[in-house]
Amino acid sequence: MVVLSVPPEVSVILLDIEGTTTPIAFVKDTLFSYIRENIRDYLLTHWGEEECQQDVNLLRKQAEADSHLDGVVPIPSQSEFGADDMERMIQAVVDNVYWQMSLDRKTPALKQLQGHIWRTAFAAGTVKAEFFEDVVPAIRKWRQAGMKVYIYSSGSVEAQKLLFGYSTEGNILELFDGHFDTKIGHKIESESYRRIAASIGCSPNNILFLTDVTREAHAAEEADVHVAVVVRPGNAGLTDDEKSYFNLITSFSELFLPAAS
Ligand SMILES: CSCCC(=O)C(=O)COP(=O)(O)O
Ligand SMILES: [Mg+2]
Repeated sequence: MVVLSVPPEVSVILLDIEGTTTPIAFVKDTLFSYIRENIRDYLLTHWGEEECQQDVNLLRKQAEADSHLDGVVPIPSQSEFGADDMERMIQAVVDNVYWQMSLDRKTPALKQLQGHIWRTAFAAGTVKAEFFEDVVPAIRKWRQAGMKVYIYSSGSVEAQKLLFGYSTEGNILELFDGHFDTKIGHKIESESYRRIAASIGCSPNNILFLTDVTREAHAAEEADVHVAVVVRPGNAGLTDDEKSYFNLITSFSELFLPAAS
């Protein structure tokens, strides 16, 4: 088995979700399909609620910022359509969300609404999160060795808590010291990793970030965070240069913590 030694200064492990703890297929085939199948009913049921209107306002602002992009679907304001035209408004939101999802956008507006739509599915047990089999045992071991473990995902913190709260392994939220989403900054910007270190109260080089996305790995590394790229079934392939440049692991069990051995 390949073993990657964790540098002795590392005291925090920061984890991506999709492609790292959780198969991309689960996110795309189960979570994203649930959104496509249920968004219309969700909007019809919750339209009058303040939270839903806040989500719509955020999507509208995002659509305005996206106005230069091909295929963008604008979301008119209530006054443009008339107060009674809820159906047309909902159609615009559905079309906008479908468009964003077709491009796998990671905008906070999309991620916030998705988190709210998943709430019922997770709470009712319709959806249970899946993890690669090495994930939970490794995190328990790291914690026993004194490591702190955080999540940094494009999925909203609210959605992350659903994922780890309602999973095939039960509620495992207690395994995490905290959660970050793109409110702290984009995952491909190095400043985000400096902010995460500051928020945790450590130096960037006390952190080891595990992700499947090399642009995120580069950004973290630029901030002086240690990185390993996680190679899982179903993840995007890496170039030969990426394979030779980054530390690669195919399972969390390949991480060797000097203190835990
Ligand atoms: C409950 S998080 C759902 C996954 C998701 O929406 C997502 O965008 C995951 O992105 P990541 O940054 O974890 O690769
Ligand atoms: Mg990922």
